[in-house]
Amino acid sequence: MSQEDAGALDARYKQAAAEWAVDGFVQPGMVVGLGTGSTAAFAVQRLAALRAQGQLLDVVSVPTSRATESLARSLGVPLSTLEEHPSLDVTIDGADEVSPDLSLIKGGGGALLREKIVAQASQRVVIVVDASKLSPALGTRWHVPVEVLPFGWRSQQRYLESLGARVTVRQGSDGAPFLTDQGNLVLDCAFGPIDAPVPLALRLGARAGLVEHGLFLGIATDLVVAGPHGVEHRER
Ligand SMILES: O=C(CO)[C@H](O)[C@H](O)COP(=O)(O)O
Repeated sequence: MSQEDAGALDARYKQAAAEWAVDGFVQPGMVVGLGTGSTAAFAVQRLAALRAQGQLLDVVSVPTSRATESLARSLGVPLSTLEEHPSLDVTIDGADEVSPDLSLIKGGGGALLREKIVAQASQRVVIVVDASKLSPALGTRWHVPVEVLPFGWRSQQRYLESLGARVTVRQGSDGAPFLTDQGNLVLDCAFGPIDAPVPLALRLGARAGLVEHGLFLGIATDLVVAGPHGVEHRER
């Protein structure tokens, strides 16, 4: 199969997972967190399509990034904020890597901070992925994105290297350093397979200047994964 065909197939699986999650988890009157990335975008499109059919008209959504906010707005999906709705019913978001216990690496789109804030405010966190995102151990197929303040970022790079990471400063499409919605840098940290994610997360969380990391442990409640064998739902 050509790379192009494989990409189109992955997109079909992403769409199937996202639509299954919206249909299965979003009920009238709910407040819904909208994730970031190409899979989460299919969920936003599904919400818009259901609205066009006169369904879920009283659902309001909280976006996890400016990109998702502008997509939702362009499709007429009503938006709100965490200030107005500090507790959400459900969030539907993608992930870069998912381990068997539903631990995640997120932040491929650089939205990890808002994604984690919105997820932690949600009663249910439904992760939608194509089957290529499944992995035996976090770090096997993806790096851990770490959002850092520009102030003193090189000392964060040293710190991350001292924890065993190969660190790359994320670049934007223009070749300049990528900046998050908060104006921070992202350091992509290749650790290789991570035997003990919890101690690593604690060390990352304890460091001043390190704003957030892409290890999402104990946060996902549900996984919807689509692949050649159809759509599967797992609960943690
Ligand atoms: O964490 C994310 C953005 O910060 C995304 O959910 C993750 O990168 C998956 O993206 P995609 O659905 O495009 O594969």
